[in-house]
Amino acid sequence: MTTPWDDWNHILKLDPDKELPDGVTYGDLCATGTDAIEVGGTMGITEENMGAVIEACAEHDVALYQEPSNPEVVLEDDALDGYLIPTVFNAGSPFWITEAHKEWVRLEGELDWERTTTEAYIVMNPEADVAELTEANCDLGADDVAAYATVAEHMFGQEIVYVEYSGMLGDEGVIEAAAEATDESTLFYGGGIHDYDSAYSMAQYADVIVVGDLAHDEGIEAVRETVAAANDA
Ligand SMILES: CC(C)=CCC/C(C)=C/CC/C(C)=C/CC/C(C)=C/COP(=O)(O)OP(=O)(O)O
Ligand SMILES: O=P(O)(O)OC[C@@H](O)CO
Ligand SMILES: [Mg+2]
Repeated sequence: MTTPWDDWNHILKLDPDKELPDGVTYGDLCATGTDAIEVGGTMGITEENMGAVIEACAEHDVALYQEPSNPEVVLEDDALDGYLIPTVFNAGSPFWITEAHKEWVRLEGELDWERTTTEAYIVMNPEADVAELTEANCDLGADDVAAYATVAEHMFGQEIVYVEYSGMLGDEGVIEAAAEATDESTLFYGGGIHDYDSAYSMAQYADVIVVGDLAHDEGIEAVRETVAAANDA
């Protein structure tokens, strides 16, 4: 099976709850050479701020995905190429593994399955909002992460395994172990990528690197460097 993310090296994750640096537009960020824009964040997400970012990106020629943090903020929009729905494998509560999803299906009835894919998250930074919200057990070694990745791929048939260090750069040994454990699944890595070298260090193992806060804190040139590293690795 071929998927869009088979061909990706780099995702830019834009948080609708965060500002852009002075003088930077969503159009500029869409034109950095990133393979896809993912719109999402943990805190402060509303239908309104999600919709505004999607609308601002829609007119640009880049793949556009929504990553909702809960069912209430999912937007039906033809401009979206799809929906990437987290499921947090190491969450402390089943709500973030299957229950939010069950509620979404119960309330919506038929979903747009053609455009909907789950991401098997392994959340690794205990300080991140996503870790606090989902009460994730982040006390995991490389062997634990590799085993979760194997479970995601072989037992749960996940197309995407996402090692998430949001806000901090991850441990190379952990990402290497996750890469070795995944075969069919596409390995996403995100967290703390801030320049060419940090991007390269993770992209040498991950199939796709995800860059988030850098777009909000630094801007276009910094993001371009990470795109270059992702493509070089
Ligand atoms: C069933 C549906 C439609 C939704 C539920 C989806 C689930 C399980 C979400 C739980 C995990 C989550 C909140 C993911 C959001 C994406 C994410 C990890 C963003 C990064 O967040 P942080 O960087 O920690 O937060 P901020 O940057 O917003 O502080
Ligand atoms: O914001 P950063 O630390 O780049 O993290 C990217 C992404 O993995 C967050 O979900
Ligand atoms: Mg963040």
